[in-house]
Amino acid sequence: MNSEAEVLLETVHFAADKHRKQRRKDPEETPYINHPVGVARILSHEGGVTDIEVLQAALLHDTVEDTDTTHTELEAKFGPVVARIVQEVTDDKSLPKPDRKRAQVDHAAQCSRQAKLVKLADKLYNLRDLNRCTPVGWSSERVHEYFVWACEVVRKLKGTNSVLEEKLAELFRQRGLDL
Ligand SMILES: Nc1nc2c(ncn2[C@@H]2O[C@H](COP(=O)(O)OP(=O)(O)O)[C@@H](OP(=O)(O)OP(=O)(O)O)[C@H]2O)c(=O)[nH]1
Ligand SMILES: [Mn+2]
Repeated sequence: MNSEAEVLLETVHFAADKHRKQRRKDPEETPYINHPVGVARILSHEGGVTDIEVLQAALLHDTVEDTDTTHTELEAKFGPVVARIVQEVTDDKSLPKPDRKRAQVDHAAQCSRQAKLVKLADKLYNLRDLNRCTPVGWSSERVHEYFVWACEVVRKLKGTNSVLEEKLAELFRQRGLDL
């Protein structure tokens, strides 16, 4: 029997290894792993989420989209539930970007509650990150468009976690957007 601490540490270790060569788009080139760790932390510390499979999926949520990790690999190592949540939040990178962004809006409402939690925390982290600093090469219009698009996605996730939704609503309000 593995303790929850062992499970979470194995998961964060796996994610850190998979993302080891990646950096965020901020001018300081923050290690990418700060993002999935921060998303999991938002869920536990702010959202009150204790479901370990949701916290694991948060740590792993960008591994299939952005690294060589496969669904089968996650299933074998972390089980079918964690692998399924990650799959639900994984964009199809073969689609042209506008289609990929539209697909998130179109599919958000059909996600499981567990996947919706990860999506809420992912957006909350990324919007806070945009308020902290502008990614290299992004104009203020592009930043605003990300807020507009994220608001459309989060509208489809409403009724999942009131604390996270209220924090998101406040960030949108500051940009003149209504959730
Ligand atoms: N705000 C911010 N985002 C950064 C930074 N570095 C990397 N990102 C990532 O960039 C993605 C948003 O940028 P976009 O241009 O809209 O999307 P793209 O990378 O998929 O083309 C997010 O992906 P994601 O987590 O998969 O979420 P999603 O936006 O696709 O839902 C976010 O995690 C950074 O410094 N600041
Ligand atoms: Mn993410």
